[in-house]
Amino acid sequence: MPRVLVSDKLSPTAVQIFKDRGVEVDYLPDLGKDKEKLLEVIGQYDGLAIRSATKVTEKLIAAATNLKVVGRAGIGVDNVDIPAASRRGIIVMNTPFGNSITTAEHAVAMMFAVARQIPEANASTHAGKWEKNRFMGVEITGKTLGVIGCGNIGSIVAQRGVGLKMHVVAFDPFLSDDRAIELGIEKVELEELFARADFITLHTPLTDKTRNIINKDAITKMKKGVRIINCARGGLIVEADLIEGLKSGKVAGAGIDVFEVEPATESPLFNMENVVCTPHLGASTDEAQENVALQVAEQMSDYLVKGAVTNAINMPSISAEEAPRLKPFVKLAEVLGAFVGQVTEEPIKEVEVLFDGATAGMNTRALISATLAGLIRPQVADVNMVSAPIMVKERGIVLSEVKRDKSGVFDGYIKLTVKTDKRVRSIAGTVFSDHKPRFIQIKGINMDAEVGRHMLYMANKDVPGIIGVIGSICAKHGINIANFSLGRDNAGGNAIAMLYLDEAFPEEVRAELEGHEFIGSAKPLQFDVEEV
Ligand SMILES: NC(=O)c1ccc[n+]([C@@H]2O[C@H](COP(=O)([O-])OP(=O)(O)OC[C@H]3O[C@@H](n4cnc5c(N)ncnc54)[C@H](O)[C@@H]3O)[C@@H](O)[C@H]2O)c1
Ligand SMILES: O=C(O)[C@H](O)COP(=O)(O)O
Repeated sequence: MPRVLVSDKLSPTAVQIFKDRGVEVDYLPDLGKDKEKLLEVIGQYDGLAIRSATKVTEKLIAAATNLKVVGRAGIGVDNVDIPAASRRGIIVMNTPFGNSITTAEHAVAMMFAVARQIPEANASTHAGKWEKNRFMGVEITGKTLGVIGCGNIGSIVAQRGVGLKMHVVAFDPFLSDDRAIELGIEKVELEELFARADFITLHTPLTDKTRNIINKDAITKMKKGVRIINCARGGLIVEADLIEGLKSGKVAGAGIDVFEVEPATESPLFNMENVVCTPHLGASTDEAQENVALQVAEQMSDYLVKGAVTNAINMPSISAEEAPRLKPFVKLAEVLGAFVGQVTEEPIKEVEVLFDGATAGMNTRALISATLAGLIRPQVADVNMVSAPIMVKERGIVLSEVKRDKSGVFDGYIKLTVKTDKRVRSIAGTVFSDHKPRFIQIKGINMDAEVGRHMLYMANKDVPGIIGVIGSICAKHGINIANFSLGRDNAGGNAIAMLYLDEAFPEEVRAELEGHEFIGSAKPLQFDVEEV
C-alpha cells in the first residue's frame, strides 16, 4: 500500500480521502518546519503532501529514496525544487484553482483595509481612544485599480474591482484582447499601469522576470498616494524600496500578505503607519482549505493507486479514465525505447516518435515521455516518465513527433527512429487485443514478435538451416525458447530474429552464435514486462 506523509496543516478531509482510496497516511502537520526530522523520515514515503511551510529542497529530495509524488495543497510551488524533483522522476502537482477566490477576496479585503485604515482604527478604538479625526480614508468607487498578473486570481480581483465601480487596468503579457474585453477591463503596458493606478495589486508568480517588479524605479513612476497590495509572493516587491516610498509619502499605504523572508517574525514594515500585514493568509478560509485538501488527496491517490496524473507541473496529464486505456501503450512506448536504448552504443543525436492511426489520437506527450524513459534507462537506471524528457534535453538530443492517419493493417502503431553519427535505427510496435506489446517492424523488416522479459535480437543472413543452428546452440546450453520470430528484407537477403527466452541469455554463449558465418550479431535484451 502506498504511504503518504502530510507535513503541513491540511484539512482532515485529505487524511480521510487518502485512507478511503487505499493510501496509508501519516498526518504530522508540524514536521514541515523540522528540517532535520523530515530528512530522517522522508525515505519511508511514496508521497508528500504539503502547503508552503515545507521546503522541498534538493537535499530533501536526495533523501526521499521512495518518493514518487509531491502534492502542493495550494498554488505556488516555489517551495519545491522542481528541477531536482524532475531529475529524480518525482511528480510535482498542485491545485491551481482551489484557493483562487479566497485569495482574490483577501486582496480586495486588503484594499479596503488600506483605503480606510481599518486595522489601526480598530486597534485605537479597542484601546478606548476614539480617534475619530485621525482616520480619514479614500473611496474606492471611481478609482483606477492596476492589476499586475491577470491569471486565475488576478482576473477574479479585476472582476471584483469592476463590480466595485473601479476602472480596472491590467498588465499581463499573456492577457488576450478578447479576455480583457470579457472581463470589462483595459489591457495596458506596465509603465502605463504605474502612471494611472490609484491601487496596484500583484498577482503574478515569482519568476526571474517578476522578481522585484515593484522597486524604487517603479515607485518613482507611480502616482503620489498610490496604495500597493501584495497577496502573491514576497520577492515581487523590494521591501526596502517600498518602505522608502511609504516614508516619503509617495506611497499612501500597503497591504502585505507575503514577505521576502517567511515566516516574517520581524520586519521594518511592522508598525508602519498604514501598512496592513497578514501572515500569508491569502488561502486561509474554510472553503479554500477544504477545496485544496480534497483535490490534493484525490490527485495524489489517483497517481499512486491508478497512475492518473492531474495538475502536474513536470509531467503531462493522464486522466483516471484514460489511464487504463493508455497503460498498454505506455508499456509499448517504453519497450520500443528500451529496444533502441539497449542496441545503441554510440551517442544519440536525434529521436523521432511517429504515431500512426489510433495512437495519434492518444496522449502522445505521455507516450513520448515513456519512449524516452525506455530509451535512456540502459544508461541511466533511475529514470522515469518525469525525468526522461529533461535528461534527453540536457543531452542535447533533438526530439520530434509525427502524427499521421492509419497507413497500414494495424489500427495504430508507434514507430521510433533514432539517429546517431553512425546509423539510423527504427522499430515499430503495436498493442494487440491481449493488451500486450508486439514488435511489428525492425529496421524496416516486418515481423510479429511478442515482447518477453528476456530476449535475444539477432541479425543474420537469410540462409537455410539458421533456425537449426540457433536452436541447437540454445539447447546445448539449456536455454528454452518460448517464442521465435523471424523477418527478412528479401529471400536470401538480410534477416532478423527475435527470440523470447525463459531466462536471460548468457553473455558467454553470445560469441558462439556470433562466430557462425551467417550470424552478424546477437544481442541479449531485457524488457520490463510481465511474463506470459
Ligand atoms: N497569498 C496567498 O496565500 C496566495 C494564495 C494563492 C496563490 N498565491 C500566489 O498568487 C499568484 C497568482 O496565482 P494565480 O493562481 O493567479 O496564478 P496564474 O498562473 O493563474 O496567474 C499568474 C498570471 O501572471 C502572469 N504573469 C506571468 N509573468 C508576468 C509578468 N512578468 N508580468 C505580468 N504578468 C505576468 C501570467 O501570464 C498569469 O496570467 C502566485 O504567485 C501564487 O503563488 C498566493
Ligand atoms: O500558493 C498558494 O497556494 C498560497 O501561497 C497558499 O499558501 P498556504 O497553503 O501555505 O497557505
